[in-house]
Amino acid sequence: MSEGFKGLVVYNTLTRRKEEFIPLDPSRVRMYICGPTVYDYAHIGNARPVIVFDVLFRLLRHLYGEDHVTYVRNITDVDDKINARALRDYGAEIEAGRMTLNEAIRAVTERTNAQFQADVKALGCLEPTSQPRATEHIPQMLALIERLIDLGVAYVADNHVLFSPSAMNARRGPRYGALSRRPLDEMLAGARVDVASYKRDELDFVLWKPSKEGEPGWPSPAGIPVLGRPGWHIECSAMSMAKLLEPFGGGLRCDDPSKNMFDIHGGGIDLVFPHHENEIAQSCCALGTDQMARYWMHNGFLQVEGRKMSKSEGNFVTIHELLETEKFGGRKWPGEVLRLAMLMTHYREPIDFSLRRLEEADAKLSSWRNAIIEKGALKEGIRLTFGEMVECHRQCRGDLSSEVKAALLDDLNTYPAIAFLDRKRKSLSEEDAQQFAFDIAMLGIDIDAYHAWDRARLSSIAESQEIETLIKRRSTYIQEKNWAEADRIRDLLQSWGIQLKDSKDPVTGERITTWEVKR
Ligand SMILES: Nc1ncnc2c1ncn2[C@@H]1O[C@H](COP(=O)(O)OP(=O)(O)OP(=O)(O)O)[C@@H](O)[C@H]1O
Ligand SMILES: [Zn+2]
Repeated sequence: MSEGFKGLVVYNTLTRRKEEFIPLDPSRVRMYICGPTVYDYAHIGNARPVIVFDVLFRLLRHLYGEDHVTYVRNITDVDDKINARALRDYGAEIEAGRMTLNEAIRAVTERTNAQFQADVKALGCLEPTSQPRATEHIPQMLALIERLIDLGVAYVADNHVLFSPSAMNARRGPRYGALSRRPLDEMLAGARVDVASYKRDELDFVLWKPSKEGEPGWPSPAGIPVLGRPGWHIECSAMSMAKLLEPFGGGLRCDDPSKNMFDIHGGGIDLVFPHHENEIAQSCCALGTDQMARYWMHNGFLQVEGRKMSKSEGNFVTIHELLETEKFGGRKWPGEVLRLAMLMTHYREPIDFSLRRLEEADAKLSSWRNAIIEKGALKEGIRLTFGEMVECHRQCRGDLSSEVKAALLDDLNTYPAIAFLDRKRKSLSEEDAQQFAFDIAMLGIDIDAYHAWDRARLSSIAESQEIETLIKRRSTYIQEKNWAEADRIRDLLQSWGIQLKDSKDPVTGERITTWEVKR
């Protein structure tokens, strides 16, 4: 057995198989996840990869040690969508000469990034080891582009630099299309959307393009006489190189190609083609490797009524709206509930995002919290908080329970881990409580935070309409003889400490439901 193998098995999109995870260097496990393009609020679909790979980050830190895992998630802060947003939001200021376009772009990216960081923190995500920005890695992009031109796999046309997949395939080494395994005609159909006259071949993609007057621009490579800016794909090749290949090849040192790759590269399944395919093409050619990363992991879509949640479909709800407004389901949702709702399905499966799912997650968390409050561990007669229990277990060098560990090691199979925790809480004892807390913490769920949120909510809920709305929904279910749903709402309210009492109106014989706060 290899020194680095800790029992973790992951599904690799590259091979379409589950494989043992063996890091190239067990003292430095390296993971790169494509991060957000910061021009607008992130929606809850965008949160899925952030949460999924945060669980993986936590698990890797547990297996290899906190200081031995490097997790890079980039911030794309050069993009046409950002420019368009800056013009939309600050057009008047720019027109009046009070702001330059570049200042407006900076304002959009700063504001959006700050919101994104706050959102994902509320969802319980740890900060990655590093969050490089595209605008701070232009020299690395230029170095990669120059090298690709020298190698003959990229060319200059009409002040653009384009990468040529067919030139790549004419060389020895990896072939274009190996990750997505798409037939050529399908790739062409995708590429045809933006066929430009300067392309030699329809599949060629942009590495660098000229900037218009006033747009952000940097001195171009290959003697192109105008300012320009990078294409999206080259940004990730440059940032992963800068952050993960040091000290071997951060400066494009190709003397030992086997060192110019890293362990895990991930993102949503929609990134496989063209984004990840193009990243591989650029990085492998420039660095002289067969692989850019050993394991490619992709999460499935979060969907609404069978369709991918996306900005272009207009079927999205933002993380911010879920946390801070009553837009979805007439109430606010704590980050812990959103997170658990996401992890109740295996990361590669699609999720249908629904009110029902959030309520189910809320009821689960509430029952775990109640078990911890009632049966939690004691120290000198005083109940420990959730955080204290997790810390005690950690300090005693406690591991995960064998059930949760086995589930997570099997390609991050969170669903059976959650089912196990559900069974466990029913018979929780004081002795098990620290283990139980530690297992929950590995999913990135903070029961103390959830509890504080829930207490605050309970004190305001008594004045709100929400309970009445739920009681009305329950009455409708009772009329429809949908007992399962009616009971679910009763149990949900009970989990909040609200007791329902049914009686009959003595005159009309109609059912009357009243409620009181028990906890
Ligand atoms: N509905 C979804 N379910 C799961 N992951 C998603 C979903 N939508 C986007 N992602 C992922 O979120 C990350 C950020 O994606 P990206 O920056 O392309 O979002 P976007 O283009 O703003 O979103 P949209 O698809 O709504 O236009 C990527 O890893 C992408 O795969
Ligand atoms: Zn990327």
